[in-house]
Amino acid sequence: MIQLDTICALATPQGVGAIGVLRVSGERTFEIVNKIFKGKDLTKVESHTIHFGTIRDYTDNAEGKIIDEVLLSVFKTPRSFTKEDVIEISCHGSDYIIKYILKLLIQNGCRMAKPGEFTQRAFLNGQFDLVQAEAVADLIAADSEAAHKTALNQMRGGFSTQLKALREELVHFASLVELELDFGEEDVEFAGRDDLRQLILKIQNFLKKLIDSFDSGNAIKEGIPVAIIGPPNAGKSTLLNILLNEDKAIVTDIAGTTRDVIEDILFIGGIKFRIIDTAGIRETKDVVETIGIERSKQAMEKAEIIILLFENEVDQLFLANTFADMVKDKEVIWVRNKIDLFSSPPAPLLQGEGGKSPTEAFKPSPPRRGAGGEESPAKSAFNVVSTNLLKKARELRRTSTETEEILWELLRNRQLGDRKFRRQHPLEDGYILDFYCDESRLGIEIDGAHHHEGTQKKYDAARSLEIEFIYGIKILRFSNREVLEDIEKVLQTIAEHFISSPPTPLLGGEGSKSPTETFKPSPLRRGLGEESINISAKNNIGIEELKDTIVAKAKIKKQSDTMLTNLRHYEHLVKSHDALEEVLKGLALGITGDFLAQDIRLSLYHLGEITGQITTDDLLANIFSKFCIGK
Ligand SMILES: Nc1nc2c(ncn2[C@@H]2O[C@H](COP(=O)(O)OP(=O)(O)OP(=O)(O)O)[C@@H](O)[C@H]2O)c(=O)[nH]1
Ligand SMILES: [Mg+2]
Repeated sequence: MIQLDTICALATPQGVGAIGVLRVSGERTFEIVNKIFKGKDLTKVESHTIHFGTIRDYTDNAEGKIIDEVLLSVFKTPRSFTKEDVIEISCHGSDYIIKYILKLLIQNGCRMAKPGEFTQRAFLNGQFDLVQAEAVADLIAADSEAAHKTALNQMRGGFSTQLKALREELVHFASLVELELDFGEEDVEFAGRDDLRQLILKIQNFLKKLIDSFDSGNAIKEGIPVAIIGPPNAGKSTLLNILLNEDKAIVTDIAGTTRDVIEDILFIGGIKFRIIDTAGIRETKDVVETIGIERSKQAMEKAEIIILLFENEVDQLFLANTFADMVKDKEVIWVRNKIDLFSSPPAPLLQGEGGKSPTEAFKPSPPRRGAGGEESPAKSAFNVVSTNLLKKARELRRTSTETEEILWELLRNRQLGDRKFRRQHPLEDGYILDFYCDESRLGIEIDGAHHHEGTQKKYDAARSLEIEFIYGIKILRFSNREVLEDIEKVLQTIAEHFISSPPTPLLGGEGSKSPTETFKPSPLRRGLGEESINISAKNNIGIEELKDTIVAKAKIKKQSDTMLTNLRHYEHLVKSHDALEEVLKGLALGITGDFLAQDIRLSLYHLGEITGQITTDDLLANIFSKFCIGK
């Protein structure tokens, strides 16, 4: 063991408290503390015992001036944290007493410890490796259950035990390769190349898992970023405020209020989150707002969980369209805000049915993911619909418009491309399609004059997208005028959308393709993967459910206990992995041992730096200076 001078420090926080604990560690611990302690002779007591007595100042008083009554905990080398002789003095937590005792310790031969010096000694004396030592700091800093769990796991050996074992194996190979070099010309091979390749692949596999865990590991330490994204005025800032339970962000009814990213820490279910409010996303010429929107997108990229907040289907589809690609590898929560405004469902988008509660009505995006995360088939166009809707469809058939009649006459009885069309076909979610061909998953809508006006047009487009998303049905829209003036062109356009041979049945029977094969999902479908949560941020409705969902999403992300949280480790792991990649390339090219050895050594160096098997004084000083004094 390396013997160093004896150090002392306050181990408990500065300031007044019931008790304060001073720690003394080093070769002269017992001798020094004996000089200021009246009680048992400390050189004669057993390790791991506690002793009552008084601390006295003998400077100008042979009897000793009593400073405090204390308890001493005794740990003899090597059975202590630092592996040196250690005494912990528990005194009364007064600033005056603590400073006095420290002064006495120093007068009698101790030195004040530097930050992290106790832990550094523990490391230098082989109590644990560098990863474990660093985890001590993380453990002290851990402010959530998840961070605590990760730090504790690392402190107790975590990945470093396994890393060291793999490194040993590699050291063994490295020495065999180096041995070959000694034999120079003789062309001997001590290190089996196949075995070496296997070992490298095994190590790389292990390193890769750790490297990949860094983002999540770091997120646990710093807080998992959750970005609230949505159009202006969706209520993003209101949601942030209610989640944080404080008025952090400005809320107004002016669209474009939030211009910059605002964030704060929130603990839910023992997990630390960083909730991020962003500027509403829309087309704008305002320079400041544009910058804000750019930042929203950046926040979104960095976030692990994304809350897509919307007020109505049009906004929801806008979000799905705009962000489908950006949210691919994120956990997405769809949230509909302002449900307090709706006592009945918002009418225009859903043709037909009325009377549903907001929650029932707002299920535009049913779950569509299979167990493996893959997309399941689009919804059947023949699911049972309510009697109300059937009645409505029948009614529409009876009262069909002139243009509908014209088209129907040309589509019925498989006249066009031998495809079977139905008219006024009801879908489960309340839509009624003017015409529908199941073989080609094609819907046709004839729009009256008012459909060309702004808002209605927007609704129509949204509705088409939604049907496409839910049912995989392509919607073609024609105006009354198109039908009346150029029916040939209308028929031609329809025919162009027939899916070519073989025609595709959806409900068993005629063909063999599944709906997913014929329906190429638009990126939109991927975004709209799950059911939305209904809330009112302003009235605190549905917020608990949202919180539960955030926690559940966080748990999907964090599965492993062994997670990398330290940037220093991350960098060395990446470099080590890269060096091994070079070895693999070298092996493939059959290069000579001396070149292989060089890359193996480089990889070993980086692995050694992580666990502390290879260290420099600078590195240690840097790591331990981040600790608090007394640790
Ligand atoms: N009725 C109702 N109004 C709400 C609700 N949540 C927010 N609002 C109102 O919607 C308006 C916009 O809210 P904000 O929180 O500023 O919206 P934002 O999404 O942050 O808007 P920008 O920052 O402009 O992008 C405000 O007038 C809020 O009071 C809700 O649940 N119900
Ligand atoms: Mg805002």
